[in-house]
Amino acid sequence: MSKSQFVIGVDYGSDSVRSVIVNALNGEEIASSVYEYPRWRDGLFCQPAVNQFRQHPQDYIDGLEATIKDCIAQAGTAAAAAVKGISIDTTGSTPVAVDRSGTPLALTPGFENNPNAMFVLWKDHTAVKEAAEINAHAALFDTNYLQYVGGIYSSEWFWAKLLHVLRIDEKVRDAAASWVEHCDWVPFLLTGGNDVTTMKRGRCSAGHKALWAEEFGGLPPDDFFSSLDPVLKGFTHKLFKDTYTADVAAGTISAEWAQRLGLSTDVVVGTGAFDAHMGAVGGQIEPYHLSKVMGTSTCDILVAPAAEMQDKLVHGICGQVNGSVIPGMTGLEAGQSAFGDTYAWFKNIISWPVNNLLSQSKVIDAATAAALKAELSELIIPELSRQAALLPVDGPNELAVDWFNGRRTPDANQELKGAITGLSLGSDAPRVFRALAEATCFGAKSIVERFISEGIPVKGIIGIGGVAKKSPFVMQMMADVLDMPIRIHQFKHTCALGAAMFAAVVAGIYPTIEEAMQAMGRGFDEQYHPNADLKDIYSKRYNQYKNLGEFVAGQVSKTAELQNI
Ligand SMILES: Nc1ncnc2c1ncn2[C@@H]1O[C@H](COP(=O)(O)OP(=O)(O)O)[C@@H](O)[C@H]1O
Ligand SMILES: O=C(CO)[C@@H](O)[C@@H](O)COP(=O)(O)O
Repeated sequence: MSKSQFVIGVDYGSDSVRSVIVNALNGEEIASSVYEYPRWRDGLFCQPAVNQFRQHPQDYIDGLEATIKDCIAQAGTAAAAAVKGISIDTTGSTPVAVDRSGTPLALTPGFENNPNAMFVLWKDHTAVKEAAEINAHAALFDTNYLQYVGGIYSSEWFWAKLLHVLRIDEKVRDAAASWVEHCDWVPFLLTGGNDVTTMKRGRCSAGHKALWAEEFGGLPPDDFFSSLDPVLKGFTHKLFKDTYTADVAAGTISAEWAQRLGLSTDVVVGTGAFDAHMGAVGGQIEPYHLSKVMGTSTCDILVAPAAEMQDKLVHGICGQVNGSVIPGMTGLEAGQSAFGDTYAWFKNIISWPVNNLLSQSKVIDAATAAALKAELSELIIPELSRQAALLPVDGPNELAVDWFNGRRTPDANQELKGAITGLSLGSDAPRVFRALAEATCFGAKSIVERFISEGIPVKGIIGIGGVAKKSPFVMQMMADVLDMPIRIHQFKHTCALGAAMFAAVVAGIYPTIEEAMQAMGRGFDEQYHPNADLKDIYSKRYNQYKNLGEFVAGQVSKTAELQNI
């Protein structure tokens, strides 16, 4: 055991955090543990009706401690002694206002229950107005500060969220010494940081969401922001100039955290990055292959050698950043704001009587009702999938667009809405579910098409994330719609594995992330091949989807115009 070299990867998802202990020599999983955020699960600090989704920092701290301790309990204390590095990935853009010590305001007196002092989760769309203002404002400048983020700024991103919160909450505005991404805060916490000016900011979050670019020499000038709203005056100075790729150490673990977790004080902590970017590494991404993390949402990552990108700018995606995934390569990000969430929405709709009326039943007792509810919750999507797979693909089918949480890519527009058409009295749950699944696959196709039309070939698809693992139905449909094979990565917690690979690099076990990927990559266990017989049918239905999308987008903008009159 003394020769063993273990690393820890921590992956913060939307609903839960998972940690893995991995053997750095071959990527074998030694232990894993998942923790659901309790405050989030109870819906605290969120208002779905107005797209407000906030997460309390204490959920993140408790989850970090619980999952790592649980992993160590499974692996044993000798394994704990062999841990050399920890790296972290998180969702994003998920920023928070912090004080001078880098502490999220929600952890300071007076702000404990203030949602504006908490992390603004990636899917929070309260800043739609601010994003629109940033877009209009950017058009006034000679330098196109949006050129590396696909030309359109999104309400899911850093500056829109920061501006929104500063405008609506004077107390947070006065107390905020800086704003920090979740993926930068956790390494800072673990390394015992207490001065926000010393926090190492990740290249990935800064480049994809905060408008940082090597070409600009950092963030856009302060004047760009202060001329948009004086509330932003001086803010760039409160943020950062330099950024670090995830193969660079953030520091070593603090004595306090080493003791709290039962680890050695020599453990090196890596600079953080987003889940999909580290997930792409865990899933053994190759140049021009699209790694799709398919879960609540999708986040799609493609890497291209920086030298081959030259002056190519891909319009309508979520950014292209040198080193955001692999140093020396340009990382290109796209995605869908709702993927599995679309299925979850439909499940909730059809579960309404179960969720709301069973408790009033005079036929079954409360415990049985709760057990039945839990049982059905597990069965609904798999059974809908089974029945939907039996339906004919062609014919007068229901047709949907997938913008239930707005559209992330191509061409971010969070005001768009989902739609289901072609309904008849024969439209039952499996038929509608099929249309929704198909719409999510069409949304994926429109992303692939955008890359290709902008001169970036897509040579292969790698599937990771919950839906990729759980749904052969959706994955087969995706292969058919894209008319491309999809390889599903073997490792269950692929993003955490990617983080563990970065941990192996910062701990000095491998000199580069490519070498860590080579040694620790666990390969693929499933492959879905497109069915040639369905190619023409899906191509026809995809055109219908695009037409329907245009119609829906037209209706949404007409409604907005009418509301503004
Ligand atoms: N059998 C299934 N088929 C298709 N989708 C599923 C299935 N089971 C769960 N999902 C979807 O998976 C999503 C969660 O994905 P997961 O990767 O586990 O989480 P996260 O996105 O938070 O990391 C949910 O939106 C849910 O609707
Ligand atoms: O958008 C990004 C990264 O840019 C993701 O963090 C976001 O899609 C979160 O996805 P998950 O909910 O973890 O599947």
